[in-house]
Parts: sequence; C-alpha cells; structure tokens
Amino acid sequence: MTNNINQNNKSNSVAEIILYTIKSRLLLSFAIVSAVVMAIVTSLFPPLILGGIIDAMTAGQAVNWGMILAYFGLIVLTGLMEAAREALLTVFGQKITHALRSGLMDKFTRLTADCLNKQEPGAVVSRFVGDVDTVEALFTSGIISMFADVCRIISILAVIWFRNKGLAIVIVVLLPFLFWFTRHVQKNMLSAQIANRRAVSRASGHVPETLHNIRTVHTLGREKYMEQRYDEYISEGYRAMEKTNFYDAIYSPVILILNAVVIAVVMLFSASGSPVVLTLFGMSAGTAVAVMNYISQIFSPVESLGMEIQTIQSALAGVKRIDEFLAQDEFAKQDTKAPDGPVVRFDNVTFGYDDKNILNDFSFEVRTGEQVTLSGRTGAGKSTIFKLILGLYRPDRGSVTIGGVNSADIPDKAKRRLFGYVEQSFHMVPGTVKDQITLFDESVTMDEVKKAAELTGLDDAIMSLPDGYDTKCTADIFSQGQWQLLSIARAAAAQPKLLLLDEITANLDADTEKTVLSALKRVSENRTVISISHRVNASAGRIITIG
Ligand SMILES: Nc1ncnc2c1ncn2[C@@H]1O[C@H](COP(=O)(O)OP(=O)(O)OP(=O)(O)O)[C@@H](O)[C@H]1O
Repeated sequence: MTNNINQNNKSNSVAEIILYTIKSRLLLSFAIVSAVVMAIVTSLFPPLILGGIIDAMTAGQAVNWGMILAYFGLIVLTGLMEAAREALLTVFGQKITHALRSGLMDKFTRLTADCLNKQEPGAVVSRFVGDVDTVEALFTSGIISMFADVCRIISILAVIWFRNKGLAIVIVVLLPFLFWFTRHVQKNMLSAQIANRRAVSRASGHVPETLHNIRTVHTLGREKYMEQRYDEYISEGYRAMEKTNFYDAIYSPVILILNAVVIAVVMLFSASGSPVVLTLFGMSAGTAVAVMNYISQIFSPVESLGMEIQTIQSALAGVKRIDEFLAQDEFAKQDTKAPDGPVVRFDNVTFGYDDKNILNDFSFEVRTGEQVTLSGRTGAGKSTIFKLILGLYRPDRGSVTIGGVNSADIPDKAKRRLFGYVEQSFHMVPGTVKDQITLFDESVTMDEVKKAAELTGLDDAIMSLPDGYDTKCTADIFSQGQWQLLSIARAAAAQPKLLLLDEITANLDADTEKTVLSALKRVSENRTVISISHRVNASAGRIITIG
C-alpha cells in the first residue's frame, strides 16, 4: 500500500513532535533553560561566601552583614529557581504528552483497516499510555535534569580547582568509582524490583486460578502442589525484596563514608608540614568549610545521573516504539469528488484477508432505487462486501465503485450523506440521545434528527425522557428493539442515498422484529438498499447468493 504520510503536514516522528512543541512554546522553553542555568549559578556562591565569612571571623575581623544576607538570599534564590525549574518542566512535560497523544490519535485515524486489523489492542494502548509517559519522563526527569546535573558537577569541580587543586584531583580520581558504584546499585535494585513485581503478580494470579480450578484441584488431589507453587512465588518475592532492601541500605552509608574519607584525606594533607603537599592542599579555615560543603554537594548529582541514564534508556525504547507506530502505512486516497449516485458496481473483484481469498472474481451491480438482499452461508463474505462498499479495504484485484468513484477514494466528508449503515447491534457513543443520531456531525440538523426519529417511530419514546433529545445516554434508557430503531434513525438522519443493513433483526424477538421491519420499510422508501439476511423469506427485493 502506498505511504501517504505528511497529509495535512502531520508530524511523523517523536523528534518532529517534540521540536514542534519546543518551537510553539518558545517562551516556556526559554524559561526552563534560564531556571536551569540560574539554579546552577546561584548554588555555587553560598559556600564561597560562607568561606569568606569564616575567614573573616578567624582573622578576628567584623563580619560583613551584606555577606550574611547574600548567603541566605542566594540559598533562597537557588531553592526558588529549582522549584521554578521543576514546575516549568512539569508543564512542558504535559505539553509534550498532549502533543504526542494527539499525534498518535491523528495517525490512528489515518491507518488502513488492514493495518488496524493486525494490531494487538493492548499494544496500541501501551503506545498511547506507557510509551508516551516514558517520553514525557525524558524531559521531566531525563535529559534536562541530566544536563543540569552534569553542569553542576563541572561547575563545582571548577570552583574546587580554584580553591584547592589537590581536592579537585582527588575528586576527579574518585568520580568514576562513585559513578560505577551508583550504577551498580541502581541496576541491581531495578532488576530486584522487576523480579519482585513479577513474583507478586504471579502470586496474586495464583489465587483466582486456584479458585477457578478448585474442582479439578480437589478431584485430582493437587492441593499440595498448588500450595507449593504459591509458596514458591511468595519466596521469590521475598528474595527480591531482600535484595532491594540490601542495596537500599548500603548505598547511603557507603556514600557518607566516602564523603568522610575524602574530607579526612584532604584535611590530613592540608595539615601536613610539607610545602610541596601544601601547594596542592593548603587552605584557610574558611576555604575548608566551603570545600566540605562542595564535596557533599557533588554526591547528589552523581546519584541523580544514574537514575537519569535509566530514564533516558527506557524513554529511548518508548521513542522507538512510538516512531514505529507513526511510520505505519496510511490510507492512501486519490483526490476525488463525491459520487453522484448510489450505483454500486463490483467488477471482477478478488479480495482476501492475509492469504485467504474470500471473494474470487466476483461481479454484481445494484442500480439506483433497487432493494437487494445478500444471502449465503456463514463466512461466505457478505459483511466483507459491505466493508468493500464502505471503502474500508481496497480489492486485491478488480474494482468496487459507487457512482463511478472507487469506494476507497470517496472523501470521508461525503460518506455520511452517501452511506447509512445499520449493524446487528447498536454501538453507543458517550453523549446525549441526539449525539447518538448525529454522531457529532454538525451538518446534521436538529430537524433531520427529529425527522429520522419520527420515521422510525422512536420520537415519542425520546420525548418522554427527562431531557428529551438532550438526555444523557445510558444503557438502560431503551429496550433492545428501541436501540435498533435508534440505529436506523442514526443511519437515516443524514438522508443517505444508500442504506446498508447487516442482519439488523438477528438479535430481536418476533414482535420487535415486526416493529423494526416496518420502521425500516418507511426509511427504505426511495432509497437504494442492500441488506444481509440469512432468512431469505424475511427479506425483500432481488436476492444475490454469495459463496
Ligand atoms: N478482519 C478480518 N481479518 C481476517 N479475516 C477476516 C476478517 N473479517 C472477516 N474475516 C474472515 O473472512 C471470512 C468472511 O467473513 P464475513 O464476515 O465477510 O462473512 P459473512 O458472510 O458476513 O459471515 P456471517 O454470515 O457469519 O456474518 C470469514 O472466514 C472470516 O473469518
């Protein structure tokens, strides 16, 4: 099938959607970058000012109040900038989520029926929900935070370098180990958490499974076996939890000890009498305080970096899956006008799903105003003929035309006024009774809605509802027969030229069937009607046997 992407200039990859969101929210994007940079810059100064204050105090000089105010002011400002960054990132993340979900939905509506047929509903849902969430996390707790943390580490290192070169060297040597240790702990914790979740879901699934098969379990005496399996799942969960707890427990103490060791090493060197060592490690009391402050500040971005890498990895997998979804074949339509009349022609049509042929070299014609019934065994392909008439599929060979136009090329807008399709059962849309009939098509007027309901004999029942046509629809407001009448009203409202009726009385009792058939007779007048029926005697007009 032809790839007709970029209809209406729609985005076809996550990168394009993100770029578009950034471009259309330039102010927001600029505010985020500013907050990130400001938070880094303002967090660098307080330890330096504190160092200055302590140096002044140890030298016996008066403490400058301006410096104290600046110290607290900058701490407050850093907090404010970090809060602003988080808030703005959350807003930005929501914009991304919105844009991605809209892009996915837009794509979804343009996919071919063939393509949709092959999709697992659960997999499609997870593109919209889980994968979009991971891409949102890419921004809220992924690359931007990573950028902020890397900048923070570099800027702290730079400040330490100017204050105490020896300490900067110690930290540079230590950082790879620190990073490796953090990643090691995080990876192990993650795999333990996944194992735990798997064990918990197995254990919780085991109870209903046992209940479901309780007779078989008792009859075959498998109680002990079921109990042992449950025990195994629970033990598996415990083992995983213990592993998580172990890593959780050791991480903080190791970091604290490392922190203390670095400070102790630097203090020992700075207290040494050797002039060579002192060129690298020598410092005043104020600098010592500032440096200690910086050391503890450097550990937290390293820890965050590990989590951010994890977030980015899973987000990239989500990006790949969404990109695959967006790259699927779309319905390729020729630029055609709406057909003039409802003459249906199948010319030597061959069609099948996958490799199985349903129609072979099949031809027939229905003329304007004709009433035709398709009859044939189950699975012969009657509903498939409707799908081809509605243009949901293209024939593999031959052609299906309505009024001379290939059915698959008929513009969507023209379809409502061309086809009225009634199925075996009614599919309710969320909304009022009127919405059921219009299907939110604003071109269908209230007058047409009322006429359609009157024609099917449903108007009185609708008017007796609390809010008439504006009553919110719930499953219990109509009987099964009334739902089917509503279905006919829905099909008739836009006054279509061609009515397609698929076994519409299949689920009804004899009395209701009579009501529905007489409503249908009124609706069918002066229209071309093609119906599917197993019971040929209940149908009217020319009969075409399929298969
Ligand atoms: N979307 C689909 N994907 C794959 N196979 C399909 C699909 N829809 C229908 N089929 C298969 O095509 C064949 C014809 O189906 P169709 O629904 O057109 O038959 P039918 O004559 O309307 O049957 P019934 O009278 O039972 O409604 C069946 O074997 C069915 O399993």
